[in-house]
Amino acid sequence: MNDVTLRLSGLKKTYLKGTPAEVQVLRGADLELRAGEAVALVAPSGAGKSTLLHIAGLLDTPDSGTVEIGGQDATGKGDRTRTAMRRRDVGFVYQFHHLLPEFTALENVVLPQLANGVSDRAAKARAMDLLGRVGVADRADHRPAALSGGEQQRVAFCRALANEPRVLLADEPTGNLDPGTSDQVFAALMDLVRESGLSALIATHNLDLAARMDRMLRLDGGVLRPAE
Ligand SMILES: Nc1ncnc2c1ncn2[C@@H]1O[C@H](COP(=O)(O)OP(=O)(O)OP(=O)(O)O)[C@@H](O)[C@H]1O
Repeated sequence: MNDVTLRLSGLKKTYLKGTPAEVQVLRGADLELRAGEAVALVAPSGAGKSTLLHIAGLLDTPDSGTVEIGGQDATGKGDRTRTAMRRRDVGFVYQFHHLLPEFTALENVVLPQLANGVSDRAAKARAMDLLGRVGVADRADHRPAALSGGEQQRVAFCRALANEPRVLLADEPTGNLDPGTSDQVFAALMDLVRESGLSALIATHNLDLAARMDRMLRLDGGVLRPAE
């Protein structure tokens, strides 16, 4: 169906580790994300959620199975095509912000747009709009080191959404924040997701946050199942 933004089918991934010889992290993981939905990904530590997110975001390849984004199958595509798909369609947020330290908050949100061919003027306007929506417009000219942890993550969300991706993938996006800040920053992220109409797959250990999403999936034993 057209409104499936991300489809993962039968993903398998084994790492060769030396001794013991190998670890089978994904054993046939399936997922369909629809436009506009926010899905929580919960998993015990080491279950493979980072592996799943990296494969879904075309940063890594599965041993078998397929990844489709916006109806386009990435299987067997070369690096150039995968990079183009990722730049156009995927936004990433990590536990740590990964903002470029020598650039301001505004520049961090502008740069990915310039890389995608957006004009400087349009990129700045979109960046200021995004920063305003998460309440950090007044920090636009500060470098990351001058921002609080919560502000850094808000800027990281704006950067991830700068190119209007179809899919947002987040790996413990509030895992590095104290509980009060985590709650506020998560609310800002959910507002952005709702306003943008994109789909989001958000890994979290926090079951209260997970319960605020549309549904919850558990990664355990290498497959995805609905979680209560
Ligand atoms: N490049 C690699 N080479 C070998 N083993 C790896 C590699 N990457 C991950 N693993 C192993 O695969 C398993 C899953 O790792 P992954 O990072 O995906 O888990 P995770 O669910 O994100 O864990 P956490 O919640 O602790 O971050 C772990 O046993 C890990 O040690």
